[in-house]
Amino acid sequence: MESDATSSALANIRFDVLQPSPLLIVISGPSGVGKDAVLNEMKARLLPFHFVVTTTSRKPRPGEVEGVDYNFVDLADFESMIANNELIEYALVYQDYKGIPRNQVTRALQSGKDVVMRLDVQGARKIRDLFPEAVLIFLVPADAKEWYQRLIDRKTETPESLKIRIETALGELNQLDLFDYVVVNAHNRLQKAVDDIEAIIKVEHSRTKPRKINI
Ligand SMILES: Nc1ncnc2c1ncn2[C@@H]1O[C@H](COP(=O)(O)OP(=O)(O)OP(=O)(O)O)[C@@H](O)[C@H]1O
Ligand SMILES: Nc1nc2c(ncn2[C@@H]2O[C@H](COP(=O)(O)O)[C@@H](O)[C@H]2O)c(=O)[nH]1
Repeated sequence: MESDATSSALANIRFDVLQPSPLLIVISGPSGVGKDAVLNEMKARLLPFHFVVTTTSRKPRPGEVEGVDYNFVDLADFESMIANNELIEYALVYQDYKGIPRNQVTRALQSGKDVVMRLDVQGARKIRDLFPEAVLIFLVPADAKEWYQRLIDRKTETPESLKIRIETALGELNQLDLFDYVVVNAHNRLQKAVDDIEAIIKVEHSRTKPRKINI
């Protein structure tokens, strides 16, 4: 039987510290490392996140689906989104514009959902500047040859665009310090990479000092 003092103490204990704050999670890494493959697997696992659909001025590749892979718009529409401050971050990536729609991120965070976005390294840096509390994850291949082969096998690049992506990757790999975590996406070990990302997110939700995103 509880005493009055115990009941009143119990009534005053607040466990709402366990209410998680939604996270802003960036998956970045060199072109071809597997960011989209990782995201697709996270979606297939029905993880309860909001996966940002980036807006781009790039033309769809065969098989890419509007509203799933990207929101495809023409250059004039993209420029008007920039002018109207509708994008949290945007950049010219391999000669096409890509950007993160502000309203998507705001709505998802307000509803309490973690937000996951994939960005190149310049985009990850911008997000770090804007939201120091974002969780930045850098995806790397297990070795360089395997990564190069993935880009070739994907058959999306011309020799010129392949060269640009490789040169860009060399610069990106020097910026590891920007990131909170590194995850290896080894050949045919996609599940392991996604397990690691899930584990990171779980740990982030167990912080005694939760990251708070002010948007
Ligand atoms: N762990 C893995 N094992 C084998 N193949 C993989 C693995 N991860 C990704 N791939 C394949 O490698 C290719 C590149 O992956 P993906 O398109 O996801 O890279 P990305 O980082 O999103 O590239 P980009 O930045 O150019 O959009 C794809 O054909 C994908 O299916
Ligand atoms: N800075 C940003 N980079 C983005 C964004 N959305 C995607 N990306 C990155 O672009 C490259 C190329 O993508 P591809 O589909 O044309 O191969 C890749 O590294 C993406 O991560 C964004 O909104 N901002």
